[in-house]
Amino acid sequence: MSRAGTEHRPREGRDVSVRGLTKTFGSLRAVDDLTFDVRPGRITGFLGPNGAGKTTTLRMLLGLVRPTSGEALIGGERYVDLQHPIRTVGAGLEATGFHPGRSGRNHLRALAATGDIPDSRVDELLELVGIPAAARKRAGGYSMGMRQRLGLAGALLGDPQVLLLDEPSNGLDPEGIRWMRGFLRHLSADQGKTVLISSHLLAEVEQTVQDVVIIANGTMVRSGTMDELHGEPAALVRAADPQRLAAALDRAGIPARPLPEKGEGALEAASGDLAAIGRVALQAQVALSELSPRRTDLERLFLELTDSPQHRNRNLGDTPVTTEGDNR
Ligand SMILES: Nc1ncnc2c1ncn2[C@@H]1O[C@H](COP(=O)(O)OP(=O)(O)OP(=O)(O)O)[C@@H](O)[C@H]1O
Repeated sequence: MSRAGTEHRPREGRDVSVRGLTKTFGSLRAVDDLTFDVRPGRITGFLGPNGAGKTTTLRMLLGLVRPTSGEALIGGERYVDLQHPIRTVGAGLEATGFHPGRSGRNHLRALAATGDIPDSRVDELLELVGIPAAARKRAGGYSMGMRQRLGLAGALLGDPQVLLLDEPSNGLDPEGIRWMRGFLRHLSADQGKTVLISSHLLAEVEQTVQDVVIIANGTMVRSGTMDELHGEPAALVRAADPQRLAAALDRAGIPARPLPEKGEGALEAASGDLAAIGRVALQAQVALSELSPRRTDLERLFLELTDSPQHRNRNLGDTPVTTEGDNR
């Protein structure tokens, strides 16, 4: 994924590209001039609080909602123009769209039939997502975790290059979350798929995604890599003589500044190399009582980005939801 405004060139037809995408429902701008790319071989987190416009954006990418303006492209094409949609993009929009009386297996078989995909692929996928036995039972009795796995199997039926998944970890237990993370990593890193997952919690996807697109009230508030979000590495150092240590660190080419909010003797050193900081302290003969990596508090950053007065969700509950809603 690259920053807004960069020129888009389809790479092997696997990019997701959103350009100036806007959707209004009556007077509500649910999605407001969004621009971003999603890169193949990586997992991108599409993040924002409830009502930020994530689902509407995914629905526009999947041709389920018509944009008011702008473009939502998969491999350089609109969904409606794709020659083999099920083989190009797999979607997991919600884990509830199953006929409750139908077995998971039959649900997938029905989907497979629409894309000319053999039943053998269904069984292969049920195995892959870990529900081969449960798949013979009625989907109505599935746990949320099983529904998520079934939804993922459905998205993968046509072995598409692009996966768009709405809150795929929702309702999973810790073991399920670990499994999902590993599986999505495998699909992106080993198979080169382009994976976009939405979530309203950065913490939930922090360990899964490499890139992020963060939106609030339909507009982009930040995009980049997780490393960029974390910022430059730094260390928290607590010293008996912080002034002396700061001077020594400075001489060693590691700028340091006092961190009064962290209590007495606390410094922030602009390096993640704890061993180097320890050596400087030893040479300067300053006793340390704490030396630890200082990481950006992502949860706080996420809140700051999305909960500022201009981005605080003004949409929830104040606009009637239209039944068709899609202006198609
Ligand atoms: N069909 C519709 N008609 C009217 N308003 C709609 C419609 N669909 C979505 N909205 C509104 O658009 C805004 C964005 O909704 P959307 O579902 O895209 O957000 P979201 O980021 O996916 O939120 P969540 O995490 O709660 O699913 C919300 O205010 C929602 O009420």
